[in-house]
Amino acid sequence: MPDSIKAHEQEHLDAVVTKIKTAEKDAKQRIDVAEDDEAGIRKNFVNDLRIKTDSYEGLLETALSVRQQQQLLAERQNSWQHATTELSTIQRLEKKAYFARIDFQEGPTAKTETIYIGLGSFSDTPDHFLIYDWRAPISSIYYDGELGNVSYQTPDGEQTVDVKLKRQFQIEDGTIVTLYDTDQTVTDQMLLSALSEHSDTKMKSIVTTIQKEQNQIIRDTKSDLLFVQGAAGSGKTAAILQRVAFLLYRYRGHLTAGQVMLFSPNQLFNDYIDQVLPELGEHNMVQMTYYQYAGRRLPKIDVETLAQRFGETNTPAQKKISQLKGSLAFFDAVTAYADQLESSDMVFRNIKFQGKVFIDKEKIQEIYYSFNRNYHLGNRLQATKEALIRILNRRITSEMKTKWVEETIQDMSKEQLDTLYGEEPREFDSSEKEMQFLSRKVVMQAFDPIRKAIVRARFLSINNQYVHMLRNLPSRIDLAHEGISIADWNTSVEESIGKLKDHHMQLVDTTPYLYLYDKMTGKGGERDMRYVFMDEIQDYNAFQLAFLKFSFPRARFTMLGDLNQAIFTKENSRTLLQELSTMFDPDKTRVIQLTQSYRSTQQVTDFTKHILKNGEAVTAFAREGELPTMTLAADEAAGLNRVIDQIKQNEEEDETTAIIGKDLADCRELTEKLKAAGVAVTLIQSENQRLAPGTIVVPSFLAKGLEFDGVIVWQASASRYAAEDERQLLYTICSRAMHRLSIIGIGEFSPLLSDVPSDEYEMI
Ligand SMILES: Nc1ncnc2c1ncn2[C@@H]1O[C@H](COP(=O)(O)OP(=O)(O)OP(=O)(O)O)[C@@H](O)[C@H]1O
Repeated sequence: MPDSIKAHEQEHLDAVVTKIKTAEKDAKQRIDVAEDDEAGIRKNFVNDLRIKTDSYEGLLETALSVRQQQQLLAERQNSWQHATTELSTIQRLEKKAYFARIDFQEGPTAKTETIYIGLGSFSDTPDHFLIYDWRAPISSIYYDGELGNVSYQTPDGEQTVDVKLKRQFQIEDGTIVTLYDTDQTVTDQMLLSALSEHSDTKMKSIVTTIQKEQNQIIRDTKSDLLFVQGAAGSGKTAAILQRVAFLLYRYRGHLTAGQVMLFSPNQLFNDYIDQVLPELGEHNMVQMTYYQYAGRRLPKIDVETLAQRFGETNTPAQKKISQLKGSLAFFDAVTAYADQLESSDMVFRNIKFQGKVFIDKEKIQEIYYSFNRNYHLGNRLQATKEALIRILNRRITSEMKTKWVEETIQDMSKEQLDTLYGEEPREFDSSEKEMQFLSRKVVMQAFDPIRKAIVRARFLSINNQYVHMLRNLPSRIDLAHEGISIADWNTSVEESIGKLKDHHMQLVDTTPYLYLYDKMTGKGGERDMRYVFMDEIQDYNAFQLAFLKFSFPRARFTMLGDLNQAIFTKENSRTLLQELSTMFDPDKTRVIQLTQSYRSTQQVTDFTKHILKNGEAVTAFAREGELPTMTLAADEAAGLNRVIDQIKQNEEEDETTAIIGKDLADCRELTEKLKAAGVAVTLIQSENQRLAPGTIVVPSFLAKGLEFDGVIVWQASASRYAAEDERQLLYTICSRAMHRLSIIGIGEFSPLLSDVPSDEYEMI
C-alpha cells in the first residue's frame, strides 16, 4: 500500500475526528444545560407552583400547574438521556472512528460512493453520514462479499451494488496503525491478528471481523427458528451476541433488551460474555440458565443440580424413562392429559379454616365441572375462584354470629380495637350496630388467608395432579414400544413420589411438572418476549424446547449448538434435531452450519477433531501454534508435578489457564494438592460461581462455552474416559484451548485419544 494512500486516509480520519470532537463538546453542553434546567425546575417547583385550593377551578389549576412542571422535567430528562447516549457513542468513536471503508456503485452509470463503517453512526448534518453503524443495511456488504456485485437486504427489499474497494483499518487513539485492501492477499490479516490476541476472562466483540456465514446469523430477520449447528469455537456465541446488538438496532424503539432472552449453559458463561453488548453500546439481554428459569418457579423444591445430574448413574430402564420424559411424545401426552382435565380428573383439596374443612373438595369439584364445555382450563379456574369467593362472602354473615368472634372482640386490647376501627368515624346508632361492625371486621380478617388461598388456587394440587398424570400415562403412551415395562414405569413413579415428598425433583421431571401446572392454571406464556436465544441446544431435550415455545408464544427462536458437544444428552441429541423440525413451520426455519473453528490454532483443532468419530465437519483456521503435548505419568504424584510445571510455564508466559478434571471429586483433590504444593488456583465448584482471574480448576461439565489460552486436561486416563459416550465430553474439554493444550494421563491414556496420529502431538 503506497504511503500516499495512508497519508490521505489519515487526513480524512483527522477531519472526521475533529468533527467528532466538536460533536462531543456539543453533547456535553447539552447535558450540562439539561442538568441545570432540571435542577432549576426542581428548585423552583414550589415557587412556580400556583396552589389554589379554595374552589374547584383552583384545584384544577393547581393540578394543571403540577402537570406542566412534570412535563418540563420529563422533557429535560429526555434530552439529557438522548445527549448522554449520543455522548457515549461519540466517545467510543473518538478513539476508533471506523474500521472499514467501502467504495461502491449503485448502477453502471451512478457515481462511486464511499462509506466508512464503525461501531456507531455519526453524521455532521442530519443526512450526511461520516460513519455508518456496522448494523446499518449498507454495512452488510462489508461482511458479505468480495469485490464486484454484492446484494444486501434493506427494509424495502434486496439491493445490489458493485463493490469497487474494500479497505480495512486498524486505528488506535486516532492514528491509523495499518490498513489493507482486501483485494490484496491479506484478506484474513485482520482476523488473524484478532485471533492471535491473548484470551481474557471476558469475551470481546467481533464486529470488525465478522465472517460471511456469521453475518447471515446476525442479520436474519425472517426465520421463526434459526438453528445454527457449529463446530466448537466456530463463533456461535460471538455471533448471537452481535445478533442481539443487531436486532436492538434494527428494531430500535420497538424492541428493548428486556424483550430478548438468552438461555445460557451456566453462570460462569454469563460472566464471561457480559461485556460484549455494553462494549457495543447496548444493554445486556435477560440472561438465565434453564435451571434458574425452572428453579425460580419452584421455590419450594430442590431441583437437581448440574453436578448431581452429571454424577447420576442410571440403570438402562431409568435411562429409557428419562429419554421418554424428555420427548415430544411425552409433551403431547401431557397436553392430551391436561385437555382431558376439562371434563374430569382434576384433583382438588379441601379449603380449611381453623383446622376444619371450610369448603370441601367435592363441592369445589362440583363447581369446577358445573360450567359448560366452552370453559377451558383457564376460565374454568377463574369462574371457580369467583364462585368460591361468593361462597366465602356469604359465609361472613353467618360466621359473624359465632362464639369465637364475640370472644375475640372481648379479648382485644384498646390498640387492637383502634386498629380494627381504622380511619372510619366511630358513630353507631346502637351498640348492636357497633358489635356488628367489629364482628364483620374480625371475620374478614380471619378469612383473609382463605381469600388468598382461593385467589392463588391453593385448592388445586399440582403435586397430586402430577402423580396422577404419571400413573395415568401408560394409558396414553405405548410403553412397551418405548422398551419400558409397566413394572419399571411404576417403580419410577414411586421414586418421583418419594422425591416430591422430600421436596426434591430430578431435572427431567421439572419441565413436565411446570407445563402441567401452566396448563391447569391456563397460563398462556410470556407474550412480551420477542427473541429467545438458546446456546448449547444439544443439552436440552425436546420436551424443554416444546415447553419454551409454549412459554414464549410470540418469540422467535435462535438455537445454537454443537451435536459433537452433547455432554448430557449424548447420542440422543441427534433425535433432537428431528423432533425440532416438527415443531416449527419448515418455511420459517433456517439451518446454518458453521464448520470453521476460530478459537484454536490449527494444531489444537486438528488434534481435537481426532477425538470425534465424524471430525471431518470441523475445519481449522490457518493459525499456526505449538503442537499439543501428551504426558503419561506413572502415578498421581508424577502427574501432579507435570501439572505444576505446566502451570508455571503458562503463568510465566501470561497465558490464562484452566485445568479441567472430569468430575468435582477429581478437581477438589487436585486443588488441595496444588495448594499444598504452594500453587495458587481457584476451584470452580458450581454453575453459580463467578469466574475468577488466574489459573482455575474446573470440572468438565462446567467448562462449556468458555475458552482459555491454555488447557491442562487432568487425568485423560483410561480410568476416567473410556466409554464411547464420553467422546463428546473429552472433545468439549480439549476444544476450550486457544493455543496450548497439555494432556496428562496417569497409568494409561484414554482409548478415546488413540485415533490421534502421533505426529500431531509431542510426547513429554
Ligand atoms: N469472526 C470472528 N472474528 C474474530 N474472532 C472470532 C470470530 N468468530 C469467532 N471468534 C472467536 O473465536 C472464539 C470462539 O468463539 P465462540 O465462543 O463464539 O464459539 P462457539 O461456537 O460458541 O464455541 P463452543 O461451542 O466451543 O463454545 C472466541 O474467542 C471468538 O471471539
